[in-house]
Amino acid sequence: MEFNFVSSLFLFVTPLFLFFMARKYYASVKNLPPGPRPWPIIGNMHQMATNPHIAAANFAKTYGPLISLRLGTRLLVVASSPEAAMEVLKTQDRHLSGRSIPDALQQSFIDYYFVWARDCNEHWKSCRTLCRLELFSLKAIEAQSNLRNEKLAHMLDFLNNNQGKVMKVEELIFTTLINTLSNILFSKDFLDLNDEEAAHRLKFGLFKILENSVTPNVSDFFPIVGGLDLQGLRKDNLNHLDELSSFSDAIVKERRARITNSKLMADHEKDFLDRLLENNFTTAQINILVLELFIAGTDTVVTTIEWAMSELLKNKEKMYKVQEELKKEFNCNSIMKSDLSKLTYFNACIKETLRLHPVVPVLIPRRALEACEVMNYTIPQNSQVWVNVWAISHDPKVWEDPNTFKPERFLGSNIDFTGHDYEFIPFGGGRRMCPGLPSGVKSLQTMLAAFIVGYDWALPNDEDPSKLDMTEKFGVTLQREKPLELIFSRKE
Ligand code: HEM
Repeated sequence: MEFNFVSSLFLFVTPLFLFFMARKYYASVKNLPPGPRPWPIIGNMHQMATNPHIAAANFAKTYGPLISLRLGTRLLVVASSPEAAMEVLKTQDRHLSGRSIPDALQQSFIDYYFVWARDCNEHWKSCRTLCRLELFSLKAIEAQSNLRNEKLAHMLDFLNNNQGKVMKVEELIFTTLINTLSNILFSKDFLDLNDEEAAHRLKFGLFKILENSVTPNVSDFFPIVGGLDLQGLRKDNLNHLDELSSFSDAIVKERRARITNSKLMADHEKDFLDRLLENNFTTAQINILVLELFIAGTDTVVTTIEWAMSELLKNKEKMYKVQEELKKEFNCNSIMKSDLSKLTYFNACIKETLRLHPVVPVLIPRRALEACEVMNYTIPQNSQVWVNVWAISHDPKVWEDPNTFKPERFLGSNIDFTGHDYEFIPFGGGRRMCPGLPSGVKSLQTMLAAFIVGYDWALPNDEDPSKLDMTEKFGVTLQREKPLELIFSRKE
């Protein structure tokens, strides 16, 4: 009883003390970006609760394109215009290239190895270089094409055998992407389209790690109580990490033993795991990198395809146009062997989906490694920085009629998502830009084209597509609140 009283007092007094210390500190920093007045202790946390990307976009309307907010003792700076994004991602890229590792991921050595959660250290550099060469270069993507086609063909066979049934689109795509990736990495299928249970378990584990990492966490807002893990997020993540790592652990052990016992392999026989072992990656480093590629490379693509299909269902005339364009060029089999990047309307639909539903709505938060100036305001060291891609994409000053799905806006326009057009940055920009862009775009193109060319889609219970619920759910990725379910029937 006495302990409870003392600890409750401690938990109340400490944040209060830290809040006033932080307030004193930030008051001494001249020239912070403007923003709404923070409340004692919680700062602006209550105003950012469910949809922080929308809350921050609304504040930008009052305070301008660069705002500052207080989350407990932390300062959050949000850039919400193309100009502000350019200053963060280009002009101050070096100073603002750190990451704030969420408390839920801070466990012993594991946090050190996460690529997206770490500052640009030597391990980050070697991972990105190896991934670029072995996974995402033009040569690598070309070399993966047979494998991608094979996994896509499995998915289409599965669809053909399940015509008329209600299918969860996300599970179909997730299993196909995981198997594509697991074959590129390990030359092995991880999942079976017929085993929903296994897919569900893996997906749940991966998404739970992500979800725990972005759940508002007292330990992040008041790092001094971080060690207590009051919400149990760190512990929960450790359990998921252990379970998921055991998956690749066994494969890595087996491969090490095989390499020691057998003759040298030819270069073309090697997969990504062989390359990692050649580069002296430890088993722990491999487990984490694989996990990270699974997390980053599935959720983003699944979510974008779901949004693209939802928009095409809702917009019949756009669907008709894209079907006509694809029909002229391909049938279902030739899609796999074709260069889909020359299809202007189809690619405009993909771009428009990424604009209207930017899958990583505030990019992955950055951290100021040093104090610097953005738009003539001071960003203190260790501030967290968001680039609100969602706000830029929905700003009528930047995009005409921004809330409408209009692929036509990209026709005859040079605007692209390569990180140089700051009004359209769904893959981010600067040194932390998404390294998986070529692979992600390839998957988006092939899967979406196969669905469009091969099948008619209907909603369950004869639901009217024009009334499809398009509510978004905020997280690291901006998903559909209700997963898309469809009935596919093969086109004649
Ligand atoms: C539709 C597909 C995808 C989208 C829209 C997307 C978007 C993003 C965004 C916005 C970031 C943060 C960039 C920043 O902070 O400036 C990111 C980071 C990252 N993405 Fe992607 N991504 C996609 C697919 C992929 C794929 C297929 C992979 C790998 C298989 C991947 C791996 C990564 C990694 C490792 C990072 C962390 C980079 C770092 O922090 O240095 N992504 N992605």
